[in-house]
Parts: sequence; C-alpha cells; structure tokens
Amino acid sequence: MLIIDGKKTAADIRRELHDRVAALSARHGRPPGLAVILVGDDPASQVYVRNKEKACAETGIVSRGIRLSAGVSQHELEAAILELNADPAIDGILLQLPLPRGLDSQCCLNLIDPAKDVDGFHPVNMGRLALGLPGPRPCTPAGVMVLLERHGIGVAGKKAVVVGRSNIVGKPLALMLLHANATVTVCHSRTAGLAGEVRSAELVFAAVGRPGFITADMVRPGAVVVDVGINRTDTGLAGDCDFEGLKGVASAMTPVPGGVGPMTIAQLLTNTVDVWLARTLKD
Ligand SMILES: Nc1nc(=O)c2c([nH]1)NC[C@@H]1CN(c3ccc(C(=O)N[C@@H](CCC(=O)O)C(=O)O)cc3)C=[N+]21
Ligand SMILES: [Mg+2]
Repeated sequence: MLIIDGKKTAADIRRELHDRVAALSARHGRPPGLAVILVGDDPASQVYVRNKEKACAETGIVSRGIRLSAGVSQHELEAAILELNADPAIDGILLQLPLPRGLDSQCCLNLIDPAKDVDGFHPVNMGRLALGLPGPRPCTPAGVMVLLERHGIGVAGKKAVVVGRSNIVGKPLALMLLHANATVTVCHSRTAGLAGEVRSAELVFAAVGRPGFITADMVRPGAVVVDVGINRTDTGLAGDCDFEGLKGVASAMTPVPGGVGPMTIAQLLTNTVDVWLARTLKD
C-alpha cells in the first residue's frame, strides 16, 4: 500500500511558493499579507494558528495575528473584519473557526471581502465553486485535490464516496470531485446502508470527525482512501479511518498526522499568493 505523504507534498508546495513570492514581490511592490483572526484561547486553535504563521514566514508571506478575547462582542469582531477589509497591506483574511459560543460565525464570514477570502467560505465564493467559476477554494478540500493530482491519482470517471457533508469539507469536496468528472456520492449520519455505499467506491473520502469510523470491512480492495479526520484522542491525533486495518485493503492512503492537515496549510498559502497577485495586478 502506498502511503500518500502530505507532509512532503506540502513542503514541496511551500518551497515553490517561496520562490514565486521572492521572484514577484519586487514587481508587485510588496509581499503578500495574511491576517489571521483568533478569538478566545482554545488550545487546538492556538496550535493551528501558530503553524499557519510559521508557514507564512517560511514562504515570505507577512502574517498579522489578530488575537481577541473570548468575551469580544459580535460588533467588535465585525469591526475588526471591516478594518482588515480596508487595509491595503492585507491580501487575505482568515477567521479561525470554530468561534467561542455566542458569536455568529456565518455573519462574520459574510462580511469578509470576497476578494480577500482565503478560506473560500464567503457565500459568493461558495457560489463560484458550485458554478465552477474561478475563485478562492476552501483549503482542506482543495488541498485534497492537489494531493491526489501530485500523486498521479486521477478521479475522472471513478466512483467517489464522500462521508461527511460539512460546509468546510464534505460539501465543497463533493463539488470539486464532480467538476473533476468523478461520479460522487455523499454519505452522512442519515444515510441508509452507508457501509455498502463506501464499499462500492474506488475513492473514499472520510470527513466525519469520528476516530476509526471507516473500517477494513467497509472498503473495497484496491480503493484509495483519503482520511480528512482530525480527532484528538487520549492516545494522540487520530483520523477517521482504521489505518492499520486498512493497510491490507487499500491501494493508497493518507496518514494522520502527515496527510491532509499539512496540505490544508499549503493551500492557505497558495490562496494567499493567488489573492495577492489578483489584488496587486488590479491597482
Ligand atoms: N477558518 C478556518 N480555516 C481552516 O482551514 C481551519 C479552521 N478555520 N479551523 C480548524 C480547521 C482544522 N485545520 C487544520 C489545519 C492544519 C492541520 C495540520 O497541520 N495537521 C497536522 C498535525 C497538527 C497537529 O499536531 O495538531 C497533520 O495532520 O499532520 C490540521 C487541521 C484547519 N482548519
Ligand atoms: Mg473536519
């Protein structure tokens, strides 16, 4: 079984982006700028945001961390977003999710300038994705597509099953697979005969958020399995798939950690460079 190395692929992409940014910064007058808004002190979110800032530094992207207390009001948070929308040095804005209780994330996402929306979560950019029009794409599913491409794993004409229908992973991933000409089934908690659906797939994408949910008996021999799950368990970070059990069944599989996670950050950097190029070419 091939272990699909997301860590290495993400490092390749960071190096390529670094070289592009270095070559283009003079012509574009300034380096790319990314603002990351972190509300509250959730330890997992702090780790993610630190990793994003480190990856920016490595790539030549100037990152600005906006740290707000968990007690910030909806109005104050919205004011911070509007200020970043108006700031010419900021190309990309990322609002780290989930927000603490009492804050309305969709209202905040709706306020981010779609031209600076490096998460691709604004309704306009989700609409562009649904229509197949260009625009920033959600980082995790876009990173999954790049990971497959760079491993020569084609999806056109293949039967793909996506388990999970979240707005940030399952739903956009299903649309991306569809645009890449896969035949796509989306399964969720109310799917009847879920195991049978998964077993019929040549490509399995697990984004449920339950450790070990996808077991060997559910997977067709030779299938490619992409594990999008990030679950913090007593024994450490775990995906949604029984990795050990699947070793004898799948032809290729992404590990957790070291699979999709690093690709999510690489795609955030790619989206930031893309919006920077689009914005600096305009003025
Ligand atoms: N607005 C927003 N955009 C996001 O893209 C976003 C978010 N909010 N909130 C949280 C989720 C989760 N996410 C991950 C990013 C990197 C790793 C990652 O690098 N994982 C490493 C391990 C890191 C660790 O040890 O925790 C790996 O899988 O190898 C994982 C998960 C982005 N998210
Ligand atoms: Mg998830």
